[in-house]
Amino acid sequence: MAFALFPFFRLVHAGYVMAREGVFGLAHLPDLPPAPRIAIRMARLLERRSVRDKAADLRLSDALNRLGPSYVKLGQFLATRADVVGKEAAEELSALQDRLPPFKHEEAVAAIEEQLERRLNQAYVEFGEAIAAASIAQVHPAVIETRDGERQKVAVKVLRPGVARRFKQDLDSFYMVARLAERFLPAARRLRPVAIVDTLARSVALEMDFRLEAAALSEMHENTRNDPGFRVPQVDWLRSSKGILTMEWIAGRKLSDVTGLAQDGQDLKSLGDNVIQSFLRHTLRDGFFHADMHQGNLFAEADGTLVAVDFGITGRLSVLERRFLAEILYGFIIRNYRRVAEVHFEAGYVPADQDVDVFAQAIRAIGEPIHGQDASEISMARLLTQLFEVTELFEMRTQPQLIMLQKTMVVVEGVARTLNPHLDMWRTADPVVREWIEQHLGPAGRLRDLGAGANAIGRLATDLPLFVDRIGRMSEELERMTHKGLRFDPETAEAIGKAEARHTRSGRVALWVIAVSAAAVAWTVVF
Ligand SMILES: Nc1ncnc2c1ncn2[C@@H]1O[C@H](COP(=O)(O)OP(=O)(O)OP(=O)(O)O)[C@@H](O)[C@H]1O
Repeated sequence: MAFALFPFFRLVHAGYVMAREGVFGLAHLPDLPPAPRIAIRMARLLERRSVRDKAADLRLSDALNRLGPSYVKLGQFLATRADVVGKEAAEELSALQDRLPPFKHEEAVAAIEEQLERRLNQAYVEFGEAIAAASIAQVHPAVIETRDGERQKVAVKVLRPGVARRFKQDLDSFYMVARLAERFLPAARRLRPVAIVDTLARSVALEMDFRLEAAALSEMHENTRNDPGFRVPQVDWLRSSKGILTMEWIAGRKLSDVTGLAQDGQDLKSLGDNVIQSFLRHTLRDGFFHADMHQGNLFAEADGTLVAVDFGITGRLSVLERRFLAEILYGFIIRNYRRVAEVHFEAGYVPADQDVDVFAQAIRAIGEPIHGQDASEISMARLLTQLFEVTELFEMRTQPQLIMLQKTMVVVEGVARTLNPHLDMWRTADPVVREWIEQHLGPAGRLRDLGAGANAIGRLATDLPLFVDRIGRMSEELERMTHKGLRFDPETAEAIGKAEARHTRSGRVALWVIAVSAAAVAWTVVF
């Protein structure tokens, strides 16, 4: 019995800590029914005096850090779910600083010896104090001796001892709240709280297994081995396990230190371009991207090479998802808001009983203001954010990978703009767009793309000969349109619109191909 009540006691404790840190003071009381309103007023009596002057995000962040790793992860996870916690809370949670005190050096050594099954000095010739500590792990500098007898500096990421057990216990409490909410709060049922906790449980389980992070590093290394100016640290598989990750030490400067970068003589503008272009290549070309690309996880080496660390969270986009996004952005460019609305229905993301015209009207409200702006002022991250806010109103089923992309886009664009406040997304994206066009529409890419297209659009399979016939012309069309860089302006809209109309007459497949291809171009330009 006492055991069964354990999650309940943990929740009471969590409520107490939140009350002390002033989290309940952030609730907007007039929106709440009487019972919770009274409960919150009572909880606020426990508030520490010193928290009254604290900013909202700091109160939340301090409370979650005090409650430990599981709550920090829950906070970070809910930051990506504005549909659940509301836009403001999601923004506050996005600013959550993951700062936990480091655990003891001896504990790190014990974990390494147990997991690598050898003495510390057999694995590393030197092993230093932790240089960074976060909710799940901390990182130590160390030195290894390679097979050739050379000394090489490495970074050793050690999982926080007991974090898996602690997380499991806290999950029991989260499940308890989710089940109660699903049972007694009809409004919460639609958000499927139990499924949310399931997703959190899965994603943290993956993040706590460093073999997966090592595999992500290795996959990214393979994908980017020929890319200019971008790399990831090499994994030392012999000194890695589920809770230990040993990798090459990165000696560069973090992108968070903009003053330092300028003093180093770095070209901040080209560094900003590099951030955007690298992210676009990973997303568009590989469909595999770093989903936690904040400035603390990016380093610039002396020659301007960008190095990304911390691959605990990554995102994947299928060919179809990439094309879905492409079509949407294409629709925005040519101001065909009805088409933007339709693709949501065609993809099955929005329930069929929603009204496509009203949906198109809501999308127009996002698109029209953009057409009046200068290209350098348009934030694609913001466009996507607004779009997803609208789609929520039309009960679009949550697409976790797309939301992850949009959230990462916000961060990536923010990092690039910190380095170069005058960043022009369009110009920056242009070379990556070209590369993508060549790969998908050039001679080498045609056959492969045809295969992917055939799988993806089975409904059009019978029209494939037509598809083959048209694709060459489309390639030229796109090349012409993007020759001077695709622009988000009336001229471009008109040019693509005309091309679309011409090909509509020539058949549906041609239209589809132009739409998707141009949209893909547009999408890449934008990102
Ligand atoms: N290969 C490396 N070389 C040098 N420093 C590194 C390396 N890997 C990680 N670090 C340092 O350790 C810090 C924490 O690493 P990492 O981000 O992987 O851990 P984390 O526990 O996932 O932290 P968080 O999620 O808060 O970013 C990094 O911000 C960086 O300062």
